[in-house]
Amino acid sequence: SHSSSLSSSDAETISRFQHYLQINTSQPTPNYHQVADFLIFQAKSISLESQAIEFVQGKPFVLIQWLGTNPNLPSILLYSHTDVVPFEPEKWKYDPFSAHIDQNGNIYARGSQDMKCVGMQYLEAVRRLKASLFQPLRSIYLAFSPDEEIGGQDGAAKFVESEVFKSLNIGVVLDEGLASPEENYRIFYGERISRRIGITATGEPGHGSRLYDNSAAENLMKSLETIRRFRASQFDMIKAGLKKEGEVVSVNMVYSKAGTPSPTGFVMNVQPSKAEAGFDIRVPPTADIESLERRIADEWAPASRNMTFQFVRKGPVHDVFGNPLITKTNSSNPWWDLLKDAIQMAGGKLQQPEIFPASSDARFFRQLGLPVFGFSPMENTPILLHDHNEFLNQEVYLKGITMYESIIRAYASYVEFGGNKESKDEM
Ligand SMILES: CSCC[C@H](NC=O)C(=O)O
Ligand SMILES: [Zn+2]
Ligand SMILES: [Zn+2]
Repeated sequence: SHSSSLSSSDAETISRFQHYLQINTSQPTPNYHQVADFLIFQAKSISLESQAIEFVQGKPFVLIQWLGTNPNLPSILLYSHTDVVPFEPEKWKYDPFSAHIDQNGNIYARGSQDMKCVGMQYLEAVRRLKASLFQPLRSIYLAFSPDEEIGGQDGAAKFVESEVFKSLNIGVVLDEGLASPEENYRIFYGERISRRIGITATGEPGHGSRLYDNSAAENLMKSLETIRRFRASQFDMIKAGLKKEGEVVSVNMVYSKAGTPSPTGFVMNVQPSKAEAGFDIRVPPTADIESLERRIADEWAPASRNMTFQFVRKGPVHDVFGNPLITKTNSSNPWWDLLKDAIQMAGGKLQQPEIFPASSDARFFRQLGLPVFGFSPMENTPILLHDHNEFLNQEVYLKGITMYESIIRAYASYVEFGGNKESKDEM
């Protein structure tokens, strides 16, 4: 199934996706202005108002609006980010910004899965709903945000603090998920909390031949052993099928630093007086993060071993109401029932809802207590985000648009708020 087998309207849809993919928005120098122009052009082509807001100069945030017939009801936010991660050109079969389509209909591009697909699918779904003369009751907003891949401080974080955001009166948010290698889509109701630490050991320097206690490197190595054992205990639960990726604590060493540089590399016969290592730690949103912090202080970097540790930018673990950062996936949350039913009605099948193993901008909305679902409709697709040769099949992409048509229709038509089942069933 390659492009020649597509209807002319599907071929145009794929070609618009290719145009979006062809804009190089890779960090650290994304071409944000070109992307903003492209999105505003797309909005105009379906007669929607849009604006590019520079909360931070040079980093436009594009907001597209489809007003509902009752704009007083809480609105729907269809959220995506426009930046993509860097790439290693020599590792790719095709130029990562060519959006080349191979004979299987696979579209190769950085961002094809993460997450230009979703942003463009929202737009295509809205395009079709408008063409069918559908009238939303609730207002729908499409947000295209910068800088998700580098932490969202100049993107989502600025947006949620803005007056514009307050004026939108958002009731529910859709954000990204992950591809599913199986037939059923994956869906995410929360994400792990990111904790990054650096641990440092200090000790007396000495001759490289001497065995003595409390050298910096020896003390750091004890920590590495302990951390490695903890890591294995978490990973074993996944390997045994007892837990999913998002349900355990991950800890991975991301740098190590010690030694005295010399013209030929490092001085080899002096034991260093300082040794450091950095870790990327991810904690499930319902885990006891304080007990992990105690473990770090007592076992990973104990003062008794001349060790210190520091966290890098610690985000909150609860929302503004003091609740864990998770979205309810039971019938107490009408947005969950609507989403589940809308996907099913469009012929999609869902796996059990999961915790997203990494971070996305969803956390900024969950911190406000808003319900957020992470969903990227990619079934029978290998998980290639941040990987070489990222691709998405064109048929999978097109099917995803029909999912969003169904979801937007259901969300934008939802009358009741607060789970009056009877009135919902009458609709
Ligand atoms: C904690 S902010 C960094 C966000 C980043 N998101 C995508 O990969 C991540 O490392 O998960
Ligand atoms: Zn992403
Ligand atoms: Zn990413």
